Amino acid sequence: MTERQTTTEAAGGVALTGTPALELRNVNASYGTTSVLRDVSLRVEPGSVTALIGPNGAGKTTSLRVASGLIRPSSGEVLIDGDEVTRTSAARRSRAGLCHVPEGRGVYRNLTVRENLLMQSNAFNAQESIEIATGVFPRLGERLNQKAGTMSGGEQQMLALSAAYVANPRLVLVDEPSLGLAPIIVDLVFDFLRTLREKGVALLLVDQYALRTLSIADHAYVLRRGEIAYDGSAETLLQGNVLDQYIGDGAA
Ligand SMILES: Nc1ncnc2c1ncn2[C@@H]1O[C@H](COP(=O)(O)OP(=O)(O)OP(=O)(O)O)[C@@H](O)[C@H]1O
Repeated sequence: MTERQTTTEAAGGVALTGTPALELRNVNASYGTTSVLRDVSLRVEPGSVTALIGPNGAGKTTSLRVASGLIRPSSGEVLIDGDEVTRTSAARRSRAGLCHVPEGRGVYRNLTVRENLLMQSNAFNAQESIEIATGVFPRLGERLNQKAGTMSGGEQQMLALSAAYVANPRLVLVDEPSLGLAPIIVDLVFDFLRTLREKGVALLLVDQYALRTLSIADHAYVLRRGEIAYDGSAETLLQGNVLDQYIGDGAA
């Protein structure tokens, strides 16, 4: 399958008919004069998991940054729940229910676990937030007074991911949550992502483990050199050697 597939219904059962939780329409983005995204269009349906996979440097992180408002596209549109937000700030998109968990642990290293959780909850329902986060990740409960920067990589990732629970978002963008983690912690991270999905959160997931990412996804996009090379069901991409045709040895 070498041509771009334009399936409009995911075999995972998510029909692409309603208002998407997130939509990028014909987005172009660059860093300086280097063009990174070319005519990228993608949708994340409410309550579904969408995988965004592709080789290193394809533009996955940049797509998430455009979606959350950290980067302005040079052209194209970003919509959240059908509202055009292309020119609104990241803070405003966060108030609209978007949570971006960036690559490389989005925690305040010099603050304690408790203080990080308070920041994630915007200080509303502070005690409740701590209870929720430590319920999902009991290990955080044992380390509430520890500085985040002194925790292990896995613990920091749990803390970063807890924002996706504590802030009670409707749409979560997660960038490489399993990067550099031991296999047992990766299991925990994927369990957590499944829990989020069961909660009805719409999830856009970028991760190095393509097979694992696709196995929890309904819909999938493959980005290659800044362009969408595949747009279709995650299940189809998992069949036979279809994934190999898109990302070759990058599948893991
Ligand atoms: N701040 C920046 N300034 C200049 N170029 C950048 C910047 N950030 C990313 N790039 C370039 O943009 C391209 C896309 O990067 P991006 O991080 O979006 O890719 P990616 O698909 O997430 O890659 P990876 O899987 O390696 O994390 C790469 O060629 C990268 O070198």
